[in-house]
Amino acid sequence: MASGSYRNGGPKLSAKLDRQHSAVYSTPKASAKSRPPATPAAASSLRRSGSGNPASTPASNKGDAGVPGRVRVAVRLRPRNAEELVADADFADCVELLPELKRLKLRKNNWDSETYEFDEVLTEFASQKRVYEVVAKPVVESVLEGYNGTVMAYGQTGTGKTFTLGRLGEEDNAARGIMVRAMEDILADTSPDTDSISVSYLQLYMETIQDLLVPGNDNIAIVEDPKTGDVSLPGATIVEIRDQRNFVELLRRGEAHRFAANTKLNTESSRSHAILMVHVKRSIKGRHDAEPSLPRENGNASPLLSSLRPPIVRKSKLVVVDLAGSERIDKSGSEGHSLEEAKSINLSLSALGKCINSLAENSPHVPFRDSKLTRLLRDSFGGTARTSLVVTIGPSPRHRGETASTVMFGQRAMKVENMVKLKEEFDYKSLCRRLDIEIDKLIAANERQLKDFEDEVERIRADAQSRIAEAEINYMNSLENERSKYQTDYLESIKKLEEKWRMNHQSSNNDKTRVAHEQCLEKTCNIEGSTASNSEEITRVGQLLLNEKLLRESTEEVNDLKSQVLHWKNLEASASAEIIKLRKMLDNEANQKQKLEEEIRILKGQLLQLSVEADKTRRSLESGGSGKSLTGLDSIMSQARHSQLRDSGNGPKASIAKLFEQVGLQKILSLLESEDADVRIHAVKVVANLAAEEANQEKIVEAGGLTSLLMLLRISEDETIRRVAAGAIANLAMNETNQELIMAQSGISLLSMTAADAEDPQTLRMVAGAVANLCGNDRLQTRLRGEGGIKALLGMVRCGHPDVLAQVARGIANFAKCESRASTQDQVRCHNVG
Ligand SMILES: Nc1ncnc2c1ncn2[C@@H]1O[C@H](COP(=O)(O)OP(=O)(O)OP(=O)(O)O)[C@@H](O)[C@H]1O
Repeated sequence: MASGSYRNGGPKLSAKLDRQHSAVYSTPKASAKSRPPATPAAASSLRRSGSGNPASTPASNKGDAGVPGRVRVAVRLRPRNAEELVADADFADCVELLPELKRLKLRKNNWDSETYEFDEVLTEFASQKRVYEVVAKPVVESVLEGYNGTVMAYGQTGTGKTFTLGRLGEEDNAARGIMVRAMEDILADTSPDTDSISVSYLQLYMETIQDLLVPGNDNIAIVEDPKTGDVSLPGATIVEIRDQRNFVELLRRGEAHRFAANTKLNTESSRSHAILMVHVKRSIKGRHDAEPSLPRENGNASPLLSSLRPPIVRKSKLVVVDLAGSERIDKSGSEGHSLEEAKSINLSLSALGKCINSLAENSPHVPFRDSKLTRLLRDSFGGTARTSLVVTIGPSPRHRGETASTVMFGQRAMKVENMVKLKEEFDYKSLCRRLDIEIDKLIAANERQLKDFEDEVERIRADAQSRIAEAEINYMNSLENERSKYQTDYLESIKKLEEKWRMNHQSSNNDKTRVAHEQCLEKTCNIEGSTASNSEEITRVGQLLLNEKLLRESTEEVNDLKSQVLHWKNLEASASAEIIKLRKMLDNEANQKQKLEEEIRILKGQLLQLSVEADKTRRSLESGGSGKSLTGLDSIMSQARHSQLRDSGNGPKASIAKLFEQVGLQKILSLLESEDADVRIHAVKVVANLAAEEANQEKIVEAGGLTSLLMLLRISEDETIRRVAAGAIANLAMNETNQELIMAQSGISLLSMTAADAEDPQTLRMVAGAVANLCGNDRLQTRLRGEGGIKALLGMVRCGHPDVLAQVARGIANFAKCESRASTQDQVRCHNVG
């Protein structure tokens, strides 16, 4: 290649790199595009709840593909060492650096060189501070935001990898390497109250992983999660870091256990790859507080439901890898055990090189499994981490070949694209703690309520008893008063009658004497014989009169008494009615008490169940599994999340069907309008899952699900929601009746609008799938053309993603079929008419 030519394509490449650079170090942000609101109220509520970062919700992240982030590569030149100053005194360096152009010229000879472009070019004068800021700081910042990150040094032995990464700088603060500076930044940005920082420090020596913190632990296994591909080392010691001093002490301890040797090329050559893993766990504060509402049951926010929402934690990992140096065995003069070491180092580095090559060339197979080093670095190259690589080179023309090979390694690594992803998860442990407290509180509140209720029942019972006793006493007193009054009246009446009788008797006697006297005077002799019989007659008549009168008075008194008795009977009846009423009240109270006791019993059962489930979840989490179902509405969310996570099989379908049965379609659809962005996302995912089953489609449309999904396309600002809604619409659009309904509800313009705003190819795939289904309906052809459906479908070709192109092709094929059918029919019609 001619002098001055660029291997990577010169200025054109530079522009590309700039774009990639910004992509690598920009945090994914929610799209802030505004859409025309359907109704002012709905729009305002959605905007409010959608103001958080939707890309950072745990479920959405698990479902999302991540953000592209190219591996960033810097080259660092070591100054000449004492030996080189002497041996190479008459020769120029094999490289020339052009830091302002970010280029490196590799001299072939005095008249020919090749130029390479890197993300950063660090000269022999670059300070450790600058190297940290350029190479590692962006990765550290990204780790603090929740992304995994890797900083790695690669280069020929003795070129300054350990110098760059591992210097402790105790004697000279300015000499601190990347490991020390990274931890300083991490500790400064985190709080021990809410966050936790812990480290593992390991070395990979001759294909064996050894713990540098506990050297006896020398055969640590690599465990790969078959689902997520996450790599972990469960056997490694993890030490919580509280302060910088404590960390530096750990590094020193680890460094002392690292295999090193005095080789021809480096007096302190590292013979193992050192791997420092910094685990950062941060609580996402205020996320739930900021959310406007929680699921409501019967219009009331349940405190239990709100306490069931687990807090969110971001877990990220910074991996700093100080590779052992590659060496040419003929130059290093290794032999015996050193030779074996060197071979093992070269073997693992060559495995790493093969993986980088495969990734750079987009090969379908990347041989990660060829060595432990590549298995460990799987997430760093082609995975989800932000990766920054510093390639270290020496200036000596004697090592030009090794320098060229290092430079080429860096160049290829620059072509590797990672998909950086946020790792958020629910903190079930702290949820369990919170639930325990909540359960205790509820139990105490229930006990208090029960006691208050029992006291109230007791008070009502005592009150009723005293009122009954009072009524009985009043009744008895009244009865007694009436009885004595009646007796007095009766005695007085008898007295009066006796008096009358005496008076009558007396006047009768007087009359009798007077008559006898007159008769004596008028008829002296004859009258004497009849006197006795007259007197008897008068007495008898008087007696009869008296009896009659007594009888009449007695009858009156009896009637009087009867009416009094009736009055008292009435009184007694109303007192009995009062008593019955009070008894009823008592019975009601007792029933209510029984019901409340029953409710409390059920509540206690539920609480117990929750506590058991929470324990189960915690245990399954601790053992590496995923949490199982919770109760109520969170169960929908939880199950929806699980269904996102599971690969295939009947599990998700069964759980969604169960959900459908338990919760009811209306309830699920109503959640599409929830103010809570999380709930909306999970609800639309559940609806999409249901819509995938043909058996559910009619029910969903009948219940207004299609209208709700179209509404989400219209008003939602969250692309995940729009993507899932478009997917659900695509499923519903498989049926002819639904296709016409979609068209009738302006579905085609909403789908076109969604396609125009989409950034994620998967969204375009869903929209294209829906439009493709509509294209298969003969009756919709004219409208599809007229309302811009075909234009939108063709517009999606710009994305270039094969999945999208496949859907577009299907749609066009459907459309063409319909068109050709229509034209055949036209011809037949013309023919018939002709
Ligand atoms: N940028 C630099 N400025 C000054 N001295 C440096 C620089 N880089 C490396 N050195 C010195 O070069 C020597 C070799 O460095 P170092 O041990 O870091 O190399 P290495 O790449 O880690 O080697 P190996 O792969 O054999 O472990 C050390 O004495 C170190 O102090």
